[in-house]
Amino acid sequence: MRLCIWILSSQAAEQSSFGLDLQGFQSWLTANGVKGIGTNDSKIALYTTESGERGLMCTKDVAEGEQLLNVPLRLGIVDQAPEELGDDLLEVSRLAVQLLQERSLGESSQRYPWLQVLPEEVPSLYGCFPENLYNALQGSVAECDLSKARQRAATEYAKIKDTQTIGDATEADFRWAISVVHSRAFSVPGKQGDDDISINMLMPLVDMLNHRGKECSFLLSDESEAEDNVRWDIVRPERSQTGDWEMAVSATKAIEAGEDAWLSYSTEPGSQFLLHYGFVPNRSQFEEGLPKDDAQRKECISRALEAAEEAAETAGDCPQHVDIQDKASLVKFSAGSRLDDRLFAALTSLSGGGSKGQWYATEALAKRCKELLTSPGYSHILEDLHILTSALPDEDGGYFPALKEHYTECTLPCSKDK
Ligand SMILES: C[S@@+](CC[C@H](N)C(=O)[O-])C[C@H]1O[C@@H](n2cnc3c(N)ncnc32)[C@H](O)[C@@H]1O
Repeated sequence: MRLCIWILSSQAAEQSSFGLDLQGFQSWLTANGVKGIGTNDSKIALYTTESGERGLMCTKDVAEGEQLLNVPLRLGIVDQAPEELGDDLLEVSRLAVQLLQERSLGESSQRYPWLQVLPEEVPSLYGCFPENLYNALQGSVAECDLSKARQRAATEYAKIKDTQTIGDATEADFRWAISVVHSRAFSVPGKQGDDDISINMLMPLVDMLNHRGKECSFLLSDESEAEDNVRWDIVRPERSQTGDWEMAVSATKAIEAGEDAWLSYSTEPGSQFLLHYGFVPNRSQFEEGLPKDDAQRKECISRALEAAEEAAETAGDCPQHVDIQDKASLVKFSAGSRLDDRLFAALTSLSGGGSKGQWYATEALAKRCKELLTSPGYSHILEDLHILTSALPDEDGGYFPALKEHYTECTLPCSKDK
């Protein structure tokens, strides 16, 4: 069940705590000059479901180009502390530190109602995930990314733990703040002198937009229809609705009442989405790449694999570079909710990949992939495989020993249903 905060009557609110924190958050927003939400003529509203999912949906029809929300930047946490915190820290850690500093103010923080609705446990691979999923990811690209991210955070925490910057916040608090930053921050391009820089910021309300986008494989350059319907821009005071520097959210296409507002977060590979956002996006645009007919679809994939095997056989066990122009179009996969990125790592390498379009196939690997794809238990992969483009192997064999030794299917949280 979805509950739209703007229609929640105070009587209903008294009867249930469902949505109460969001109601407090919304009152804080309107009291602090945010435009576009919380009034009768607003076209967008916060919603929450019983399971705790939140997002923004349009409550009235919206025309393309229409501005929906105007949020003054002063309400957010904008990374302004490079001098104070030093160049030594990564940008993401600097913002995390500023979030912890704000949180340590407790109820006296001006941003308290917003901090109250930040997730206590961030549902991302880096944040917190069910233990069995971590186990299932052993040896995968995502696991490797996760362990690098954890190491990086530990190194960053070591730099600040004995300073006064984060008071008595623990390493777990720091990791929470990092995962909030990764899943909710915005990066705004700017200039410092002649240098291009980016300014990271956490922004209330805009951080409630869920993702839908135009995913791009990098490996195969299919054009596809963008599925997001809003964008954000930074607006100067002289042109803004709030009279301040603001973040304005506007519709990039007409949106009907009842539809979610969707923002495209990025075109990062699925493993990065999983790491930072806790889900893997739909990549439905790739469906058109494969024939709908099951038999033809399998035929296509097996032709691609045969081509890969051929290349591997000629190469023996050494990586071989082959022009893949004529073969790349054969390897395309449809969207779904299941993923095995070890398998995908192998496929990516078989089909070429990276900007140079090379084969890195070995015979053993080609055979293994074929076995996996054609065994009955894995037929769903033909329908459900996601494209993970960062999955190229390291030169020394990378993830492949794990792939050859064992193979574990895992089901990942998928993007919200259409
Ligand atoms: C910027 S927040 C968006 C607001 C968030 N839904 C909330 O309740 O606070 C990003 C998080 O929302 C969730 N999310 C966003 N888009 C999603 C999608 N398309 N499918 C599944 N989860 C999504 C993920 O948990 C992600 O880490």
